[in-house]
Amino acid sequence: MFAILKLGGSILCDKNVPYSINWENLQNIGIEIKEALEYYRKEEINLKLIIVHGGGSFGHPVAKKYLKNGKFVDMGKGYWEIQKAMRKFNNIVIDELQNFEIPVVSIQPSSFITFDKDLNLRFDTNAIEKMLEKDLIPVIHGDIVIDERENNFKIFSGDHALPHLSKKLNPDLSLHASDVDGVWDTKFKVIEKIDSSNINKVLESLKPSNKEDVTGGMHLKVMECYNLGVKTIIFNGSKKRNIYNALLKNVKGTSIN
Ligand SMILES: Nc1ncnc2c1ncn2[C@@H]1O[C@H](COP(=O)(O)OP(=O)(O)OP(=O)(O)O)[C@@H](O)[C@H]1O
Ligand SMILES: C=C(C)CCOP(=O)(O)O
Repeated sequence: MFAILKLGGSILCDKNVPYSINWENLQNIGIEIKEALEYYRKEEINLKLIIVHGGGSFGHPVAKKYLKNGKFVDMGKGYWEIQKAMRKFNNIVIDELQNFEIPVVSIQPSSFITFDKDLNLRFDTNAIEKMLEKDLIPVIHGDIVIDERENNFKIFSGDHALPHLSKKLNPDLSLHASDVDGVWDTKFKVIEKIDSSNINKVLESLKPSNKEDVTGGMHLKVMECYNLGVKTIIFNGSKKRNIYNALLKNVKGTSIN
């Protein structure tokens, strides 16, 4: 069994309170990932897992400081400041999951991932694939990266990472844990399935995140997965047992594709 699980920043933090951590959620996520690993071990099924997390209350406020009219400025200082914020956040997530004896290791995008001149990702996944072979659990996070167009920089979102890795590595499960039960329609009813038959209608309901957010909120999440043709489930990761149930292919939310 191979799963890629994004932990949205909105369940790990209060995105409106800089550098805040939602410790109750993070600890519960550790408990439930550990339980899922145990379940598969008892079933003699090897669960390979990649974890993605967003910028939460660390990356977004710092990135916002260096964004002027949609362009990054003063990046001689800003690149490191954003890296530093995300390293701090990633260290907290990794250390907490390690406390549950989950073999998580860190992947820092700002040191090797770029967007090329056509805004396609240059993202070598060899090291990640070799970590999976050694039963390690890579944890990759949203980060600042080089945009190869003229003097540019760009946020590499967890909402880029999840669909890109899913497209390339073809997991059994591509899961997005956010702080809502799924993607709402214009009447705030959860849409069960998003595909070519309803994507234009769905677009009407994709509003910006209601929290501090410099990437694309729900719009980026949905459209990256939809455009790459990646089958993903968006579910509420702040509801107890949902992380465990999702890893056992048993969670309700919005299916894309
Ligand atoms: N149609 C929609 N359905 C559901 N949520 C929506 C919709 N439109 C906007 N939202 C907002 O998007 C938010 C989830 O996006 P957000 O980017 O904040 O989550 P996240 O993935 O946890 O964060 P991050 O991207 O930092 O990891 C919801 O809390 C909600 O406020
Ligand atoms: C803001 C930064 C540095 C990362 C954003 O990642 P996301 O929260 O997954 O969109």
